Amino acid sequence: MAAGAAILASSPVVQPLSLLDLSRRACSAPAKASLVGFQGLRKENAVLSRSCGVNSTSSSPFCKRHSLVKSGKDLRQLRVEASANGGPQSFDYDVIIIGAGVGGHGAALHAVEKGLKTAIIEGDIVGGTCVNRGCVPSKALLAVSGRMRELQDEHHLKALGIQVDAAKFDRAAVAAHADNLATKIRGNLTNSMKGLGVDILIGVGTIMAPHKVKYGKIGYPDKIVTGKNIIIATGSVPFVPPGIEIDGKTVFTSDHALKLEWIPDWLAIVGSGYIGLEFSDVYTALGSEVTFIEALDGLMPGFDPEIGKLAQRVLINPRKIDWHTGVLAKKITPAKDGRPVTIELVDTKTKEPKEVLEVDAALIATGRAPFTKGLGLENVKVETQRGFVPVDERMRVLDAAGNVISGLFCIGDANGKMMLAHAASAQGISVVEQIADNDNVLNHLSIPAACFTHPEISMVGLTEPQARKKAEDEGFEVLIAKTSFKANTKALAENEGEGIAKLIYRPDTGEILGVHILGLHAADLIHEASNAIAMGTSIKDIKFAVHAHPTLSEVLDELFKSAKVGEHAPVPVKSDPVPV
Ligand SMILES: Cc1cc2nc3c(=O)[nH]c(=O)nc-3n(C[C@H](O)[C@H](O)[C@H](O)COP(=O)(O)OP(=O)(O)OC[C@H]3O[C@@H](n4cnc5c(N)ncnc54)[C@H](O)[C@@H]3O)c2cc1C
Ligand SMILES: NC(=O)c1ccc[n+]([C@@H]2O[C@H](COP(=O)([O-])OP(=O)(O)OC[C@H]3O[C@@H](n4cnc5c(N)ncnc54)[C@H](O)[C@@H]3O)[C@@H](O)[C@H]2O)c1
Repeated sequence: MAAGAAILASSPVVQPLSLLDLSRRACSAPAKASLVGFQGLRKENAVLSRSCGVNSTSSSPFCKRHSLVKSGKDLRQLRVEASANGGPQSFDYDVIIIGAGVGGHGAALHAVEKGLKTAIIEGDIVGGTCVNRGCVPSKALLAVSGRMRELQDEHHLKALGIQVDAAKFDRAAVAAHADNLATKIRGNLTNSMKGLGVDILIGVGTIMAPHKVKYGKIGYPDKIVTGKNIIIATGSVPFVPPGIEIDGKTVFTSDHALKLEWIPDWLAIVGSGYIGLEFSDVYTALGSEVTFIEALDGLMPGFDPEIGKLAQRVLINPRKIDWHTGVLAKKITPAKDGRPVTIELVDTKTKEPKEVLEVDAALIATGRAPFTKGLGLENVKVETQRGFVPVDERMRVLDAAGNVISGLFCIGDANGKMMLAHAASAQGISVVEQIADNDNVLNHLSIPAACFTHPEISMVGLTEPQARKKAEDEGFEVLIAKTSFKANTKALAENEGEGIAKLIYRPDTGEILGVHILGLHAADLIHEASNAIAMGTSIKDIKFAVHAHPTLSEVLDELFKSAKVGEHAPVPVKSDPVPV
């Protein structure tokens, strides 16, 4: 993520168009114009339809005029008196959330739990990126790729004594599995909010003034609602570097790839971050050959370098994958009239032309751009930073002068702190705690991340270079402990002994600085470490926790037990240089 952000920083960011503008364009002249919908926006961001398009499977509220707002409800009845010391002002809601993605959903549920009158405004479909175009459908595809991979691995099956005929798959049925799962989870999210009494207001939200939001559906007059607190949770869209032309068929983003409309023989994946890596797992399991194009000097630059190297050995080298690193995809032209997709590569540092690749398709996985335009931030004097909403450590929005704007928060991808679904939700919960008068600062170093390849990669806290830098700056010692899946009974029983767990820690205090895992079910295993960091548990204590045998969790048990805490002479704390 950090690496992607660095590239983003140096690239002229293609800003998303206003959602509002597009929704207007989309549905004001129904049928045909509705095809434009989010597509207009996506074109600007090189993304195709997610709401009203021909290929869309969604029932876009923009186009169907289908509202979840409780009809006829008089907002005046909902007015919320300001808190005792809040003066005479009254508001329709305690909390208005703009954007019903995972972040908005997490905030809404917690707000209701805290007894706050809550509304959520959604301009497209409930669930946002994660549910409709991200975590959920991608994990459905990865579930298939995992099984295909296993069933195609004769050597692995033979070791277990299993014989199967050649595994086959039905592309359309795989795609339907992903789509059905998204629909189901979207329904769950919607029902959970409705069931708890969150008002779901359909339309694009624009902040008009402090505490005041306009939202509207095409063809209906705009409505105004007021909130004592407003939480921006408008998420992100795929970032497509300039020079790359998206046609949605041969040059596409994750939004299209998830639909699995075809399986190219040769797929170039631009960017070897989370999206690139997960889709390489999917497409190679389904028969594609993949070429990675990565701007930085090595593949998977966002990971701990040692884990990145192992990932290359396990997830890249044995598969039909090759790569070009240190190069930028400067220009990509979709396939047309029998010509293949062409990709012009230049050296990242010198910008000298390198070579031209011809492939069947290209997946652009070069990061995500915040979705904040058209939100009316200028009405509250907020200046975005490359589109991201500036916030402090409590997710309070800062104005152009760097001052906190009272009652305005931003969570999730739109603030760019950590572009993960559970981070968005955790930030939402943290904000609601503050609204409920419980000060809360979320420790982002305790938030785990996982890449759902086969095997999985997971991590929490600092990478080794980050930890060593911090140690040097602050004057403490860092040690590394490692355990292997090869010594774990459960992993060996599964014939899945490939993998390691790595602990980065302070021997003087037993503080866990980072944990990185590559191996079977790494995404589930990481939580023992992330919870320990969140709770401030020292290795001194966690090493006595008991783990069931035989389980994969013993990989972490051994990891903590192998740490050498308190066995080293304390390192003197670096003092500030003494002025001469
Ligand atoms: C392919 C892919 C796979 C991913 N896999 C994972 C994963 O496995 N695990 C993980 O943690 N993360 C994953 N992510 C990242 C994750 O999807 C995002 O971090 C997460 O969705 C961010 O949540 P959010 O609530 O901030 O924004 P979003 O989910 O983007 O939701 C924002 C919502 O706001 C709405 N909106 C925007 N503007 C307005 C407006 N003005 N008015 C009203 N509504 C508006 C949008 O329509 C949208 O519904 C993945 C992402 C992708 C693309
Ligand atoms: N399992 C998960 O949690 C998961 C899965 C998918 C996505 N996500 C989230 O979605 C976000 C976006 O994922 P992503 O993989 O697109 O971004 P990323 O930031 O993880 O990786 C982008 C990669 O593209 C490279 N890059 C950027 N511009 C380039 C160019 N012009 N040419 C070649 N390479 C270029 C970067 O160096 C980087 O390695 C991430 O922040 C991630 O947190 C999470």
